[in-house]
Amino acid sequence: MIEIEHLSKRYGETAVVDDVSFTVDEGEIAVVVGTSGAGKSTLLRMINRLVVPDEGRVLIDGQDTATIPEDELRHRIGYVIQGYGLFPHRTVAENIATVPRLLGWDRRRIAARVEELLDLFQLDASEFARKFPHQLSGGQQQRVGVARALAAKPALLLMDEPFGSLDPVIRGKAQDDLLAIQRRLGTTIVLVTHDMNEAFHLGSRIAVMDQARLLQYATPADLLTHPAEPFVEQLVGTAERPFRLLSFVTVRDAMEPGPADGEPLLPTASLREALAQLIWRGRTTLPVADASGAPVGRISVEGILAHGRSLS
Ligand SMILES: Nc1ncnc2c1ncn2[C@@H]1O[C@H](COP(=O)(O)OP(=O)(O)OP(=O)(O)O)[C@@H](O)[C@H]1O
Repeated sequence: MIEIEHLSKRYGETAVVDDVSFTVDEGEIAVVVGTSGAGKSTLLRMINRLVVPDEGRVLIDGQDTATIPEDELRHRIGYVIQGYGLFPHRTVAENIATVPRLLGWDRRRIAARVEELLDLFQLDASEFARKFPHQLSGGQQQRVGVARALAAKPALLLMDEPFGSLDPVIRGKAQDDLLAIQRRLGTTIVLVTHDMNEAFHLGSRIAVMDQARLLQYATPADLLTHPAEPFVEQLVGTAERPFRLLSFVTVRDAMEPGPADGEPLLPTASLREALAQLIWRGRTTLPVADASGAPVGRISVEGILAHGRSLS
């Protein structure tokens, strides 16, 4: 668990981070969003003490980071930045091995870990291990950057705009891959982005910052239904709000009894997905069937609209 307590940082007269507190539970992804200059990166860098806070403290599993030696802190906290910061003159394998080497792992253990990570990130070791960063695509470099940060199994992974330089299609794929890997490894992540879609896609909780202050820290659904301030509401995006809300509700919650024609949907599909299918197939109802194909009811445009009204 990561506890951020009353963190503040000033540069001259300006408060860049002003009394920010929040907690990230083990295995959660906390996403920090906000406008440019809000203090997001500074907040992130105070977590691993690349920036030393003026006030406040950060606890990792109950231990104050100020009491942890700097090199140990670097091993316990992975850090990924936009542009990935790969060492250009080192191979992919050497890049990934950076922290395990510093920790003095033996060769065999390092080689096994590098191979395991390349496999996890779907990079064929025989093809990629010996390549240099400039021989990789942006998406591949991004994966190597994350693999390197995860090499020594850190308790926490900090990510600052990790997908910032990827084009939208690759970006979506990279986000899905990160989610899959995070679920598998159970890594706790704090990720900074200015992209609200990314925040809603990845965040178990979202921290909204503006002008050095934390305005709200809440689950995506809570942020949509109970924005604490007009700024949060604006940032969440009034136009997209209904669709985002629908993506948090499953078909099971808005199903009705009875049959319908067509290709069935799963009860676990989101209402957003169901609405898209209904529109795409030009139908007002579609059947719902469980994973074995047994019919369990139907979903209708009317039903989704009624459910949408009850949410807003
Ligand atoms: N070392 C520094 N010295 C002086 N001012 C700084 C320093 N680092 C950051 N700042 C200022 O602090 C403010 C917050 O910067 P920060 O990078 O944390 O914001 P951000 O929310 O991450 O912005 P962006 O999304 O544009 O990266 C900015 O106004 C920036 O100019």
